[in-house]
Amino acid sequence: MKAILALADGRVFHGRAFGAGGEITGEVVFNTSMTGYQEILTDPSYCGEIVTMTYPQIGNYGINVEDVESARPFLSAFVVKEVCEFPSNWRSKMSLDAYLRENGVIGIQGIDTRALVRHIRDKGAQTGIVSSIDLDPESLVEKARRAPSIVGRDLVREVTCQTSYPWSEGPWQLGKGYTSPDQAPRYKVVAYDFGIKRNILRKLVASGCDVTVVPAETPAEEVLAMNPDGVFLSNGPGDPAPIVYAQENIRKLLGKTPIFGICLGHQLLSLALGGKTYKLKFGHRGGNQPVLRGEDQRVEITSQNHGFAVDAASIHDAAIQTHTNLNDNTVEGIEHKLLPAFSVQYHPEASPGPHDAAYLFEKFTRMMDKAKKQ
Ligand SMILES: NC(=O)CC[C@H](N)C(=O)O
Repeated sequence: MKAILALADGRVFHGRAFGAGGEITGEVVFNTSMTGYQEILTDPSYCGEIVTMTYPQIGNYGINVEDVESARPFLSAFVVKEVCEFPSNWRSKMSLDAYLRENGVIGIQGIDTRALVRHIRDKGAQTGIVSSIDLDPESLVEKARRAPSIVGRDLVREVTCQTSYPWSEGPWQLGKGYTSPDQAPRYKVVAYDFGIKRNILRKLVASGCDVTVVPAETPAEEVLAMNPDGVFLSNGPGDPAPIVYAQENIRKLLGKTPIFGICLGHQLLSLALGGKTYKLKFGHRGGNQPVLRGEDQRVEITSQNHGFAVDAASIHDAAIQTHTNLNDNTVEGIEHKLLPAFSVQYHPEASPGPHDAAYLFEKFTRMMDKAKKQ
């Protein structure tokens, strides 16, 4: 079945539908990870986005029930050069095509993804449409132009949990699956769910945390009443600027409890400190983004997925810039000058990606130890 991907600036790509058929708009972005498509599909931060994989063949190791970052896929559509029809892996339970069909996600393959990515790099990430229903390029470009931009929209409300819940599952181990630590937890952590990835929760558990996940709009007073040793601010989709309720809650939590933020959590902490965010030309999405750690000038290879960034000059009064992206010098991490609060733009939990930055979970627990003693 034919399908078309059309961009708001008029560029059109012809391909074939896979997964579920249909029509959907979203911000067209690309991810350069060679593996980890299952984690990418289920990362709620991709809500509202049409994700293109630059690796030419996707689906080789199928879909298993374990490598998911949330309960279902959240992205708008999935764009690939070629879908592997005969996956081979001992953990695989179904093909990528069947998985997308089952979850109602529109896929398009046969796209010249190199040309698409070069176009996005030159012209910038923008709104697009994928359709297997309407095959008229002109009409699709018009629909893409009329579709809502990702800027200024609150997508967190679409992905956050409705009620709070405890989390006790730890990281996956070969032969054992997901495990729970033998030792009793030492820290009580409340994690704001702005679209949280499960591997962050697993890493917190592995670091000795007893985690309670709360909805994005939970008031700071309610969180403090739970007597946490620390508060975690999760990753999540879209533009951080309109998520004003979260910024207000973070402001109330600052100085009352140690705070650790990842990705959207980092952007929200920065905004709460009086900083500014802006949309990057085409974002960072992949598993090999080089980041410089200012403290000791070491380079970490990191997993990333973001389209917005914190303006460096805007946070210098309140915080120090701890990490910098070596590709484009953008802010990758900050730490409050006086209070126990820090955050990173990248993903130390990886999933998918390298584990160079896993030390940040220990940094959080050390911060909680210090606060407990005071
Ligand atoms: N992974 C994330 O938390 C992404 C943050 C934000 N939605 C951005 O695109 O910049």
